[in-house]
Amino acid sequence: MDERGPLCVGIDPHASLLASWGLDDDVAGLERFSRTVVEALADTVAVFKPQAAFFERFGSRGVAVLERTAADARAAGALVVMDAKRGDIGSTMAAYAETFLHPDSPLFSDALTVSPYLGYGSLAPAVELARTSGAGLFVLALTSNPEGAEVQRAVREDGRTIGATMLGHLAAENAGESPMGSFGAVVGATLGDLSSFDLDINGPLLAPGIGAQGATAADLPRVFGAAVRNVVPNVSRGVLRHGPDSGALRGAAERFAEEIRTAVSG
Ligand SMILES: O=c1ccn([C@@H]2O[C@H](COP(=O)(O)O)[C@@H](O)[C@H]2O)c(=O)[nH]1
Repeated sequence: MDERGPLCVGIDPHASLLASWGLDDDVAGLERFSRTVVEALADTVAVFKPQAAFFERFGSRGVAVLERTAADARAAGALVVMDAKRGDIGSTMAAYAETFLHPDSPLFSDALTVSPYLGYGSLAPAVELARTSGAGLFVLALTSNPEGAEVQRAVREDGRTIGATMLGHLAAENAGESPMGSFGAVVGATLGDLSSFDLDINGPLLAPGIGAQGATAADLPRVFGAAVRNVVPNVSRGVLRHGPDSGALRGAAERFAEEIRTAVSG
């Protein structure tokens, strides 16, 4: 992030994007789409976030494309956050962790998105393996969609919201780490003023919602306050809609990166 800026470009091969790129909605189209994004941007953006759902819908051959996409992006020097949003009881969570966080796995990624809504403690196997592998997690804390509030803003008996509780768990995981720990939170850029939450978790804040969901880079300081320095803003469709031309993809990513730089430094 220091070298390249914090922009995270999502690799979300929606059927509608494949169509607008002139590609078929099949495995060959998926492969061409993903390869084009990685080749166009892997030397400039800090982070890619492949959305596993769009690969899994093609079955095992789609997952094979996902493996190659993650490996190619990492080989080109970018970080990969696998957006698979896994979460289950601890014993099953251990298998998900092996899949995405074990360095020998074909789907190894620098970080994985996980859902804590079976209880934060159920994520323990993933926390443990991430620590061993030098990888990270992004835990869904305050998601960008309006429906998320029903769960994440629910208030516990002790008066804390569920979202704030998750942020508290992450701050504890990252305590004492410098420059920051590897246990991040997903916090939507769409959420407006979040000053009632303590976002100072000493870890990265993955912020989806810029572009297609209506948030802008200029919103970041208002949403995140002083924690804006740890934000990894994600843009997926806002960049991808400019393809398939590589120059246009690069131009779109550069514009978002510049807007983010201006917003964060201003
Ligand atoms: O709270 C969340 C968590 C994850 N996402 C994911 O991020 C991208 C956003 O795509 P855009 O095209 O930029 O809207 C997508 O993969 C979501 O599944 C999120 O939007 N909000």
